[in-house]
Amino acid sequence: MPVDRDDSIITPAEMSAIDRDAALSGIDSFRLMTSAGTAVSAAALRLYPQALRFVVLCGPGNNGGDGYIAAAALHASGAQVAVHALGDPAHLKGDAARACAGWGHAGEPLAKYRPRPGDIVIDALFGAGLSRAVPDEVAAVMRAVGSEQLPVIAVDLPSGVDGRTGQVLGESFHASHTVTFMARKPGHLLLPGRTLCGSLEVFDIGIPQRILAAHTSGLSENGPHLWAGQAHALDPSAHKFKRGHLAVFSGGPLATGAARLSAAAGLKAGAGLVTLASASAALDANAAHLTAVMLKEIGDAGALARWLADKRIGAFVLGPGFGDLETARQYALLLNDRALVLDADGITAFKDDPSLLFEAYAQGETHLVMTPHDGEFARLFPDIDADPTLSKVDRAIAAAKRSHAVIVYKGADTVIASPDGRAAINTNAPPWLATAGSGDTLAGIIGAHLAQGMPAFEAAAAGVWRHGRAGAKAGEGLTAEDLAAAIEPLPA
Ligand SMILES: NC(=O)C1=CN([C@@H]2O[C@H](COP(=O)(O)OP(=O)(O)OC[C@H]3O[C@@H](n4cnc5c(N)ncnc54)[C@H](OP(=O)(O)O)[C@@H]3O)[C@@H](O)[C@H]2O)[C@@H](O)CC1
Ligand SMILES: [K+]
Repeated sequence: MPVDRDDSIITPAEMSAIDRDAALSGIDSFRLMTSAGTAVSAAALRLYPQALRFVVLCGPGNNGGDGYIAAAALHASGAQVAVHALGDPAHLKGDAARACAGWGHAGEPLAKYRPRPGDIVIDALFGAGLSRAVPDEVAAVMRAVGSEQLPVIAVDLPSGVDGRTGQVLGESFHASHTVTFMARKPGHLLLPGRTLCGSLEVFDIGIPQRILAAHTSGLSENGPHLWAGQAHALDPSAHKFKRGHLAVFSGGPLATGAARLSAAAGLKAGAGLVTLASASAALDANAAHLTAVMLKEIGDAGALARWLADKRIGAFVLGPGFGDLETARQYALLLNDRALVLDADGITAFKDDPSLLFEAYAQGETHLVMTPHDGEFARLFPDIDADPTLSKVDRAIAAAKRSHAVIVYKGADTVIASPDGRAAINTNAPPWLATAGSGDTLAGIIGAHLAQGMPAFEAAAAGVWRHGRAGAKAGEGLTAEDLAAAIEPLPA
């Protein structure tokens, strides 16, 4: 049966362990394959009742096995079916060999497939077992199907997409629909995999929840289930001091807008008080634009140290439009026992000596959130960035562990990772969210959550999610000002 969109995400390696446990507990693996292949045939008939012909492309492993089951089910329903196999089907093993025998018709070699209008392609070439770039003959078929613009239903994953990373190994199908089993894999949500899946269906083939739960790590899709329980501090009826005091550092006189965007977002996101900390040269520019946000003159590290005696300031945002890297470094180090969102120039300030920052924030519970985009990430974590074997999730977790910070690794597939190994992939950001000032807004929302006492991982994940929602609500063509105005209350 189709399952509700569950939030947990299972890596292909975890899925193999789940398979093994399912077999050990006496579950018949061929029944699982039958269930998987039948679900694919049902999706094909549901989505393309007018198909002239279903063409099932079967690979050399169990993904191909699912394909043979689907072919047999489609044939039994009276549909026109053709099967093309990669490699010699006589070499199939185990359940896949049994599924192929059940299909019972001679197949054609893959290379003989000539796409024709009216074909619906069922891609059962590779799934979880893809281990290297697809062979040339497969890439050629992918290109031929793409140039005919034929609909493709992918079994488990579009062949060519790495289920762990979402990266394309060589070439891939661009599916219109993907049927996966039990749970989504990282490759369904990370880019470019996400865009290559088309619509995604998660089908329950009957592996018990207890076996799944025993092998799921701390990776899930970002959503309220991760942090709604921590949002009780955000009660709007609470006194303004109880709703937290957020401070945002302004840039110089010609670069004050970014910090004001952060401050405005922090206020809208629920901070009771927001203060903009500004050097004297930028005070006038800021004063001319502020109403609800307060203004405080902070010109150097000495002034900041004196201000820090006020323990009611619950969190700080440093980086948006800040400009002065030397001062950013001093401020970040002074703030090391406070909750801090470090963004933009605040991150770049430590590019020559990241360990200085990481060591300063190593003590106690995680209280630093960093929000790098690709370029900033590479500046702070060049070796992690350069490791081609790591997925975006792996990179974010490795960076979080090293830096003792929650990492918000931004992009259209933002990943939030905690030093304790938890991670979430965000999926609610509309494409138009990538606009000037968008990151400043995000930093302000996360800062508001920290100021209200949310733990760093939850504060960051909730911030990314509310930011995405605000983008969707503000709509295409939004400006960063619209974005702050569109921030909705946290879900209860
Ligand atoms: N519980 C579940 O989830 C269930 C999962 N099920 C299904 O099983 C699928 C996983 O099956 P799987 O492990 O057999 O892997 P699969 O993707 O068929 O590929 C492996 C084969 O491809 C080969 N190969 C790899 N890369 C290659 C390349 N670039 N070029 C050429 N060859 C390449 C590889 O060869 P090798 O690397 O060993 O040389 C091997 O022969 C999963 O996606 C789902 O559809 C269901 O049946 C129901 C239960
Ligand atoms: K596939």
